[in-house]
Amino acid sequence: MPQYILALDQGTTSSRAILFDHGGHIRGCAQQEFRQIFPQPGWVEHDANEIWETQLAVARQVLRENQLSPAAIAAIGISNQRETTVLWDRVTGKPVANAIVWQDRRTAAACDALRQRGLADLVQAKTGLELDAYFSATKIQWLLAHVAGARERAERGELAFGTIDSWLAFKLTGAHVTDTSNASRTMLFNLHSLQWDDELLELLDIPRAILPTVVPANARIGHCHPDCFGAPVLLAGLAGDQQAATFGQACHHPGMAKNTYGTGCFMLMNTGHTAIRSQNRLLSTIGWTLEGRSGADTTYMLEGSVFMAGATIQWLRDCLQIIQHASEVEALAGSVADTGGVMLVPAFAGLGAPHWDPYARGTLVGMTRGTGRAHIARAALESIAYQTADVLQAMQADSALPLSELRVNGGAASNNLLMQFQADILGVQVVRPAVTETSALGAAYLAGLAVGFWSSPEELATHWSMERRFEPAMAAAESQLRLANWRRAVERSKAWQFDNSWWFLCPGSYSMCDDQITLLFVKYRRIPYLE
Ligand SMILES: Nc1ncnc2c1ncn2[C@@H]1O[C@H](COP(=O)(O)OP(=O)(O)O)[C@@H](O)[C@H]1O
Ligand SMILES: O=P(O)(O)OC[C@H](O)CO
Repeated sequence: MPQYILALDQGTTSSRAILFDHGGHIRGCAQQEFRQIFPQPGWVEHDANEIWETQLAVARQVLRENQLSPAAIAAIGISNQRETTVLWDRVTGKPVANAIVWQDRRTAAACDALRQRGLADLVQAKTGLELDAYFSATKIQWLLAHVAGARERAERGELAFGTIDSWLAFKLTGAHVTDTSNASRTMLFNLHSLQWDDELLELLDIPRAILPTVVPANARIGHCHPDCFGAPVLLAGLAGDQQAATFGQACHHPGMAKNTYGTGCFMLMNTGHTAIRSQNRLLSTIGWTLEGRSGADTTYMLEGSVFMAGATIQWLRDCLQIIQHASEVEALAGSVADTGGVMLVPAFAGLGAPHWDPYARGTLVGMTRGTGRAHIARAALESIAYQTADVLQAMQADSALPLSELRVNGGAASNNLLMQFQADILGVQVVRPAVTETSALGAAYLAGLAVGFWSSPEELATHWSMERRFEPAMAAAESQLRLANWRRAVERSKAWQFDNSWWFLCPGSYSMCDDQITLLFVKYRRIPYLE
């Protein structure tokens, strides 16, 4: 009798394999980091083979370390970094190029061009997404245009596209599939018909032949090749990591929300069986499609995606070198009572929701002669909470659903200083569960539902338990004042990066004061980009 579900949690910076027992408890875990490749400023790539090799290695490791045979595993579920785009040869299984990662900004200008063609509204209406370089569609276009022969091979049906779930499912089983949650991040999937959208495919000139078959999140996909684990194991669950985390946090009912503090920050609120069209630049996205006895049922989400959260702490570690480990930031930030007026806007990869400015850049303001590393560390931590506050404000404006508490997970959710500040700034209770590996847990739950290891989402909800609750303790006037200052800082970071040729349009601006430079810049830059 199989006792475990194995979750493969393929994140932006590491591949993890986690074993869950019937109570939803972690019984084993293995993790490997892999290379982040930065070929040019603003570009981020992964080697898809390295993703596969590290993922397979940790899966084998966790079985070995726990002395388990494949027969002990009822099913495997995958939770994955979303949007990251792989194009591979169907016959050889070889990627035609490095994967283009969700953080990669190389297609920002291509998105501007699509916006100029008036496609932003159509994209939002059909896919629920902002027209942004974040999503897979323009990354696919880039690969088809820049890899020699790729377009012709794609049109002949020789190449396959997939996000990381598809890639791993292909390597494990040979199937070319994705689930609705991952499909909904490509900017090619119709949120309402739950099909690839032919009009968008035509407008973006992407051949249908490269796309995977879309399946429910709890689909029984197929058995892994025996050489993966020595005997076949069923792959039966797929979900984008943020949707998986929402499922793992048991946010099964409309109005329930979670925020994941990983590389980025992703707040998702369950909006039930309705896709809400955001008026405040949030994403409407698919949470999960569950196949049940009476057919398939799709649950939708509103999402606010913030690009830099825990990655800002990595920047303190790797670039400023003011800490050696991420865990040290709490003590350093806690060594000062406040930031001394310093604000850090970590727009290192532009700004995501609700600003969607790919040309924003990291900005540190408010420094004085007394500013030290602790103030900057504290400002970095606080920036994570402020960005979340911007998202929550947009979410509450979009949805009539009141938020009673925010469930949290992800690496940086272990930081108590950050979690308390988050509760203070939001004026909402922040609740950390006992199991914080909720992306992996969600994938395990989906796979377990597929094979009858668990019976229903209601049963799964009984597993959820709280580790700690953070109550808001800051006066509302104080949090409002801080948020107002944050928003001033955000304005300074916006639309910073631009083509050098713009300087020739406004040569006098070199010697002007800051505000005038900004005015001139916004005027020239925003005409093509934002309007
Ligand atoms: N104690 C901490 N305080 C703040 N950030 C932390 C802490 N521990 C880890 N992090 C951050 O959390 C991130 C890792 O979280 P994780 O959920 O594993 O991310 P991902 O799935 O995106 O790879 C890193 O960016 C790291 O800097
Ligand atoms: O790898 P994570 O956990 O940072 O998640 C990345 C997101 O899925 C990107 O949309």
